[in-house]
Amino acid sequence: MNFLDGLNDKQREAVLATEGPLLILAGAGSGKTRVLTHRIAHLIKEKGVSPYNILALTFTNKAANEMKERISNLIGDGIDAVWAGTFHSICVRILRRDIERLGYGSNFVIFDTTDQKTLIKDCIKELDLSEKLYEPAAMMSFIGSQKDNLIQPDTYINQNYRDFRERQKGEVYSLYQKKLKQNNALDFDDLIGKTIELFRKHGDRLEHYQERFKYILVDEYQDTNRAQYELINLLSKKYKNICVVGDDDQSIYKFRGADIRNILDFEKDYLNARVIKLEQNYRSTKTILNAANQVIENNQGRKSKRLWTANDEGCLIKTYCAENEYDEANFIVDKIKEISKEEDKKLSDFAILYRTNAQSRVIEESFVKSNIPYKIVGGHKFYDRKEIKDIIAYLRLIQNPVDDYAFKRIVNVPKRGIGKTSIDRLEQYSLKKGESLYNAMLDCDEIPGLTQRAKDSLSSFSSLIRKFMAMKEIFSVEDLIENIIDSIGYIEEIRQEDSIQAESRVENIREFLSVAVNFEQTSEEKTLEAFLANISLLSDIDKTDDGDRDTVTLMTFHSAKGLEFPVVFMTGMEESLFPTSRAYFSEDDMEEERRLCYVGITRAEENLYMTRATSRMLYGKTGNNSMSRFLKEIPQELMEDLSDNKMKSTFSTWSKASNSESPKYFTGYTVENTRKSIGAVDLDIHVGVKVKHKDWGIGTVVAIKDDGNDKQLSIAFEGQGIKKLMLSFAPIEVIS
Ligand SMILES: Nc1ncnc2c1ncn2[C@@H]1O[C@H](COP(=O)(O)OP(=O)(O)OP(=O)(O)O)[C@@H](O)[C@H]1O
Ligand SMILES: [Mg+2]
Repeated sequence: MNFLDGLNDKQREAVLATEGPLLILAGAGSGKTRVLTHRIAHLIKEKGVSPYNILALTFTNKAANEMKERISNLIGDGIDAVWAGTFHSICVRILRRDIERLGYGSNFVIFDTTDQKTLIKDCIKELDLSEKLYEPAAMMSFIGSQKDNLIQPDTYINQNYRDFRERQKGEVYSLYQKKLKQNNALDFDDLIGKTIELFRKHGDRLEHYQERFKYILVDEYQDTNRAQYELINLLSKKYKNICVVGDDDQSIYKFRGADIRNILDFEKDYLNARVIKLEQNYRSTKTILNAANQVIENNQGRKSKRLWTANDEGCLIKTYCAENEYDEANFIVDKIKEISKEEDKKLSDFAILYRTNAQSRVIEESFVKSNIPYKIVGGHKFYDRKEIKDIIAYLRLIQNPVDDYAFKRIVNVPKRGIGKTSIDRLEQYSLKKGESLYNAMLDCDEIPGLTQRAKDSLSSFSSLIRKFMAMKEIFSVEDLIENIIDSIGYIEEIRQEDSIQAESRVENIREFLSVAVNFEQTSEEKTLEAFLANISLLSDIDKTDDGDRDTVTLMTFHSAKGLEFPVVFMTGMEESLFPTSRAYFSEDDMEEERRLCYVGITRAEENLYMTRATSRMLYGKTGNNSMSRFLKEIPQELMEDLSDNKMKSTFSTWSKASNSESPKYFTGYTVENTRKSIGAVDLDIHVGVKVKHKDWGIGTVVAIKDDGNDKQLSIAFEGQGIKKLMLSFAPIEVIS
């Protein structure tokens, strides 16, 4: 097989330019990743390079595996010796062999963010500083960004000697590093930093790897930070056979230290570097590509390039303005059903993208209700998230104190000094007495072997739970949850853990409050029991293992980098959501949002949908956002607004239905026994039937869609517009 087949002239040139530094700077979908894989195949098969001499750096482990798979498809076996992986995974491999040179044991552990936080707190305490002034989360990101830029503690202290506060921050950093070493531990950023240190201090190790990695390839180069840049620079210094591919328009990790200069300055850093631009896009239709080009042109300070494609014009980009987030989710589900039926598409052909993780919850709910399997890339399913499970465990224990599983999950969450030994003793006692853990806790004074401290902690935990039990009787579910979160200090605990993930975890908790608010609004029975039943229904179905099943993919715009799908839904296209309001104060941040939007648009091959909602509840609050500026940057003639069409077509069905069935407009009625059943499939529903909904009042069924399992009703409520409800969930009564 010839590895130059299936490549255009420019791509071929890039594959053949194996010696010397090479930058492939090209827009989305132009075959950068494809060039990398063909290049590796060409090196091995045509140039006789040993796989052992090749290093391929990618952005995620998944991308690395995919790359290996693609090369295997090209050349068969024998690529196992190629080192392909993320910067972090490659550095771990190097350090396991040689870190002893830096005074660490080769069995070093990698500290996660929780461990890091504990360590930082210790340092702050030891230095007699206040956690209020030197907030642990802030200290953690401070240390992280020093490491991204390869600034050592001593250097930082010396540079800031006159500034008391900055000097103290430097001292925390310095002590933190000492303590890590005492624990034979590295944090994530150290993996790269220590590898560089090893190479700088021990020339022979550097030479060894320079000699080994004669050919280095880096994908998604635009998102490397200074430390990663330095590492590549060191390794490639001898042979200079370095090929980096990237797109400055897709740099989206500035908030993690990615430095776009690395790509813009490549030609300065590597003299005689060849630059190849790929300009043909193979992924998307003309319409989609045109939209992407138009959006990104609003950014200043980019290397100007314009992608073209020989692909078809394709269909227009569809926009849909939903009434709220549920309507948005239903629209997506409807479209997926419709398209997969009509166009013979697999579920894996669809991707749904959103700006923040919390947006996935409502969409997940719609998928669960419609029985459409889905998977979430780079995140947990909403109800599988630790913080959500914790709060649910509280609710379960309050509802049902004999739930030992829930008890064990939260007895020490947030940490309240009830250690494993105490829990073991409690458990032994409860077994002996044949009681639940909760009941055993109530007479903890009797339990042998418990320290006074443990007893105190247990009894304050039990009064906390008793307080919640009392609240349950008078509070709404929403208020109860809010109270629990406040009383246990859960959000503060999370905030102290780390900076990047903490915010999204807090957002998830707020989003869980939205679940409760929605429950209050839509459910007949408003008890905690009903609430728990409701969510266990959702989370149970959630748990089924996806395996290799054909599923729709849900993910954030960030996680979608490098991927492609025939049909893409970009959701939440609203001001303050996308672009996020956090970007309003800085032109740079706004440009990064725009690049993220460009990444989103260019994931789509054939069909692109952009949805938004006029009213959206997120984090427990309802807001009305206007249309995202990015939508306005796309020329009108490339788009088709389905919200209008939908209203038009539904209204025409409605008037037809009104004529043929001549439903009488409602003037007055008695409620008695009119409610035949809630959410029952035996409800006698047909177009024209009048129904009553407790919040929306009287409405007429104007359309029914049957998907085999359930029926989706479109109901026109007087003064409320048309709402879509699933028959099995709709809290409605038939009144005519
Ligand atoms: N010469 C070609 N002939 C046919 N298909 C091609 C060619 N080059 C690339 N493709 C296809 O186009 C799509 C995009 O390629 P690839 O993923 O390599 O682009 P990319 O530049 O890495 O995109 P991104 O910037 O999104 O990472 C892939 O499906 C790839 O197989
Ligand atoms: Mg790529």
